[in-house]
Formats: sequence, C-alpha cells, structure tokens
Amino acid sequence: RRGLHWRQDLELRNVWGAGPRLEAQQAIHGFRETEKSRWSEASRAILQRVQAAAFGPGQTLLSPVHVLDLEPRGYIKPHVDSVKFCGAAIAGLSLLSPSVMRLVHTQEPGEWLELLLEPGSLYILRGSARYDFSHEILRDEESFFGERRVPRGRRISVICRSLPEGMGPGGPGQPPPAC
Ligand SMILES: O=C(O)CCC(=O)C(=O)O
Ligand SMILES: [Fe+2]
Repeated sequence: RRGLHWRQDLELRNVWGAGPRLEAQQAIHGFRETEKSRWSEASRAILQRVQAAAFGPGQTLLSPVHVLDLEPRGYIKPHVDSVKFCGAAIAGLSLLSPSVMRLVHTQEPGEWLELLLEPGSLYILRGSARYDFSHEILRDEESFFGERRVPRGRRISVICRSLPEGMGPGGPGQPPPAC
C-alpha cells in the first residue's frame, strides 16, 4: 500500500548534522498512525476549511490525510518534513490533549518559538516556518509553555499537507528534483 513515505524520509540533516545514519533515526516515539481518505460529510467540511485557510489557490491537498495518535509519553523529535513528500504547507489539527510545539531555526538555533496547541486548534506551517525551522512536539517532562506546565495526555493530530511541487493531483508523477 502506498503511504507514509515521509516517515522514512523526514529530513533530519539540519537538525542533527549531516550523515546518512542520523537520517535513519526515528523522529516520532510512542505513536501509531494511519492515512485516511474516507471521511464523514462533517469531517470533510472541516478538512475543506483547513485547506482553504492553509493552502494557496494553486495548492492541492495531499490525499489521503495523515492521522497521528501519540500516547501520553509519546513525542516528536525536531525535523523538517521532506520536500519529496510534502509541499509548501503543513496544517495540523490537534485533538484531545494540549501539547507544545517548538520551532527552531535550522541555521540559527537561538531563533525559536513555541506554540501551545490546544485541543481543537489549527497550526499552519508555511514559508519560512515550513522550510527554515524544524518542528517538534515536546515530551511530557519538557512540556512547558513559558512557565506554564502543559501535562501531556493522548494526542491525536490530523495533518493536511499540500502536494509536493511538481506532482499533479492525479498522484505521484515524476518526483521533484532533490534539493
Ligand atoms: O502531530 C503533529 O501535529 C505533527 C506531526 C509531524 O510533524 C509529522 O508527522 O511530520
Ligand atoms: Fe513534521
């Protein structure tokens, strides 16, 4: 079955330094995930709102949609989503537990910011946030938003990505040139 390519191909080079072995490291811990293409009418309406808010006019949603279920102890290490499998925008709906997402500039580690992802909230990574910053979800022990402790429970995210550049809505054609 086609799918979940980005899991094997998260671009970790700017985060942990260059090296093929580092790229093989897993970015996500304590999770299960799926790709879902059949949604209820109510969910489809929400996904359409997400798409309208996050994507530009020429951007098509990568289908199916990625659903990630992180257990309370689960977390996501810093990474930049692969340009091979994800286009210019990533939009994530967070459900159940609140969590903290940290963005760190890949060239200037002193440049960072944190987002409090409340259940029901939507974040959008595009432009510089998509390409120049890594993103991560903090593990429970480190889950603070400023001074505020944000205890982690089970968190489900529904992640919409735009198609990689050079891929038509009919599915993967020629892969885009490597950057
Ligand atoms: O769970 C999220 O909101 C982000 C997941 C993520 O970064 C990824 O799957 O690449
Ligand atoms: Fe990601």
